[in-house]
Amino acid sequence: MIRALKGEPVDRTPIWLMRQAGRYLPEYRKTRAEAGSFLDLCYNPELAEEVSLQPIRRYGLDAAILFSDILVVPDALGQEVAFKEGEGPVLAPITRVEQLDELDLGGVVERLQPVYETVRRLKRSLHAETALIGFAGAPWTVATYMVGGRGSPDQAAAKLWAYRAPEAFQKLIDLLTEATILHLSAQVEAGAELVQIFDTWAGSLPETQFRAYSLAPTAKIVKALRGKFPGLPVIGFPRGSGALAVDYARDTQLSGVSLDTGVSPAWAAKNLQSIACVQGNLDPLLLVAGGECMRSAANHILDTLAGGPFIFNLGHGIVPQTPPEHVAELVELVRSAKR
Ligand SMILES: Cc1c2[nH]c(c1CCC(=O)O)Cc1[nH]c(c(CCC(=O)O)c1C)Cc1[nH]c(c(CCC(=O)O)c1C)Cc1[nH]c(c(C)c1CCC(=O)O)C2
Repeated sequence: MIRALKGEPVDRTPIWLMRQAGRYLPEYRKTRAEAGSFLDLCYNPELAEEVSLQPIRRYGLDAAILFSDILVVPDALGQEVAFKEGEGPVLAPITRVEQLDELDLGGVVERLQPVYETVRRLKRSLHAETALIGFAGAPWTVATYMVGGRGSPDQAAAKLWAYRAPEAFQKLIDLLTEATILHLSAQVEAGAELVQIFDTWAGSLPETQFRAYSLAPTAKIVKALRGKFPGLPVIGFPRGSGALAVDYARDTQLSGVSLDTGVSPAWAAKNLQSIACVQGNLDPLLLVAGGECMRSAANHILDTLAGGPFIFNLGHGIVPQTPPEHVAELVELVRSAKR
């Protein structure tokens, strides 16, 4: 996987899956029940290590991703964050610029020590050939939850703040950019070999705001990380950004770009693969359906992209209703594909 990200030749296509640890696995549901709340699981290094390793044991994937969440950053900044059963994340919303003064950037790394301990444990228990991925949410995506107080289909609260008071909103983005640099640096120091920046809601921004709130902060994060860790592989996931992914890949200097389900593999081969390694982009619902429709879509992606720098993945995270056997079949298909 690291070789693919550096554009070096590989003897087979590497594969891992976004949200590969999670509710579709019975062993995850068991550990999760033991842990108590979702955040208790994120802050329990022993159990978080266990759930990170579960999909590796089952499928022998090429990378393990740290088990945590993008919303541990607002939690560590001092915002109230809870995960409610059946509702997803609920945060005490930030709606006024004065509230930003209450957030404690200096305490982030200290409060997230359990997360870095999980990384250290994983580094010790993984075989050398399994890459260890650290991650964070991109400032824009994290801001949508901090301002909206919960997930929303249109990210309206954050967008309206950005349109009505761009200077105040920029302060939040800048604060999150700094917090993300601190959080990712601590993960690399603890043993993460590469990091992924999830910008799940990048696609809701018009071009001007995409450049300001998604592209520019990501470029800053990559630059700061490479200053401390030269050559560090970094993957970005500008979900829904369409053709803007080309400028995003080039201007951020990312090693890899994760493609969402809607991106044409042929378009990515032509327009992105010469700039960065691409990762993706099987529809997670094809993994639910399984069978011939899954196989033919996976083969189409492999035929189109596996000739260049490429990591097989989904176009978004695995969903809870995914049959674990379908994941095994997909991994086997990618493993046995000719390069
Ligand atoms: C937007 C976002 C979040 N979290 C994340 C994103 C960006 C990627 C994406 O778009 O999927 C990223 C994330 N969340 C989780 C991971 C762990 C590692 C992995 O990929 O296996 C990662 C990388 C665990 C999780 N994060 C969450 C779960 C389920 C919680 C549970 O066990 O009850 C897991 C396994 C909860 C979560 N966390 C978040 C939401 C909206 C929810 C609720 C919806 C849902 O439940 O899927 C925020």
